[in-house]
Amino acid sequence: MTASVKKSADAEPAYSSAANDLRSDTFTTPTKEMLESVIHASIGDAVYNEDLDTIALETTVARLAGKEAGLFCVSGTLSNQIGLRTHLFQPPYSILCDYRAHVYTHEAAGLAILSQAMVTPVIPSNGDYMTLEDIKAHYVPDDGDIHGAPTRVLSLENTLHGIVYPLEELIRIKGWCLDNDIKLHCDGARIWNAVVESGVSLKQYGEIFDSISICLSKSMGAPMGSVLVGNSKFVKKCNHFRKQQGGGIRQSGMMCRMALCAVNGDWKTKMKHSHKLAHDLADFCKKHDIPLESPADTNFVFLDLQKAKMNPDVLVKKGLKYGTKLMGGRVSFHYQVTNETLENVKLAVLETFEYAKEHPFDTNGPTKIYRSESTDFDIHGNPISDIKTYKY
Ligand SMILES: Cc1ncc(COP(=O)(O)O)c(C=O)c1O
Ligand SMILES: C[C@@H](O)[C@H](N)C(=O)O
Repeated sequence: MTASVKKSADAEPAYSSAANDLRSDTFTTPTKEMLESVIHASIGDAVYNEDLDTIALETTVARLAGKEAGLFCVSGTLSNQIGLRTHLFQPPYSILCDYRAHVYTHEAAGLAILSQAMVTPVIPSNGDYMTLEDIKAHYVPDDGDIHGAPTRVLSLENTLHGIVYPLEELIRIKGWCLDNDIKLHCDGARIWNAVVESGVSLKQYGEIFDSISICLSKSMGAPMGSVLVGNSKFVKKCNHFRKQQGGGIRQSGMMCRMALCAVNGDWKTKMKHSHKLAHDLADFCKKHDIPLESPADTNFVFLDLQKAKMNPDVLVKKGLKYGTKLMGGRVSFHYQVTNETLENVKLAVLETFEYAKEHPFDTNGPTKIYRSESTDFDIHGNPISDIKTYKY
């Protein structure tokens, strides 16, 4: 099936904005309001806790989460790593998480290296999110058995692969953690999405989790950063580990001022827009029997490439053919994505699905969730000549 690319007359050329970028919500670009706010940013040294906009962001986000304190981190990775490290005391110890968790799969073995922690990755029995039963079946009890590394922290992600963690399950897990003296951390890279889709407030999540890494650089659209929230004693120690790991930056007010534009802005509308687009694509896939890997609760649509025998490289090329940027089976929506891009990515996905019927692709080894190098050849080494290739 081929169709003409739908582009508005004033469409910006590809690669000049995030309007056509579905690779990740990390590609959101700062708004004019954010950039103009920088000129008014405070310029204190944040290492000495003297930067007013940094303090404003930390206290604002902590208050929203109902926590005593917050710490600005330049990335979600740093925020997760120092948060988890701070919950850990005397090795040997372990952290239990979902086998897809970013802290396990995409933070460069930070838990092993920076925290000397063993990780227990768990495949949820329901295929979507870990239940308390999954956790009980895999955690390492602190029962004196010298063979084990007791579970000290449970690290959950909300959303995980775009899936909203059911509140009642979180409450069950929290009760068990309290009974077993296990800390509960949330990788909240997309917690704002979870809040909007579930109706659960950030404060309610704050009552459940001992710490939350709250990202500002994904669907919120700030250029960088996260705020790690928890009680004052915890955040004070996090600050120590942040300095140790080189995260004690100086005039962070400029970044925090831009992030405050997002936090004080209408972020709920932003999230709803991206969820609407994702739900629309998910419905389209359902209509065309294109399998999905997980429910499209929020801003992500995870195509089940293996089940559909779809080649991620072909998908990337088809995406580019229709003026959209993809990098694999995860189609990531955010508030800057346009309806035109949605219609174009539908064409790309459907054409890839049809192409797979004639050219089935079997993933040889683990599918990279986030990254697929677009290639010029299919698995038989034949050139994929009918699709123009860009390198980006
Ligand atoms: C679920 C999740 N957690 C944490 C991170 C890390 O955030 P950052 O890229 O700012 O280090 C990401 C990636 O952006 C993510 O997708
Ligand atoms: C690639 C990964 O680290 C990033 N957090 C994303 O979701 O795109």
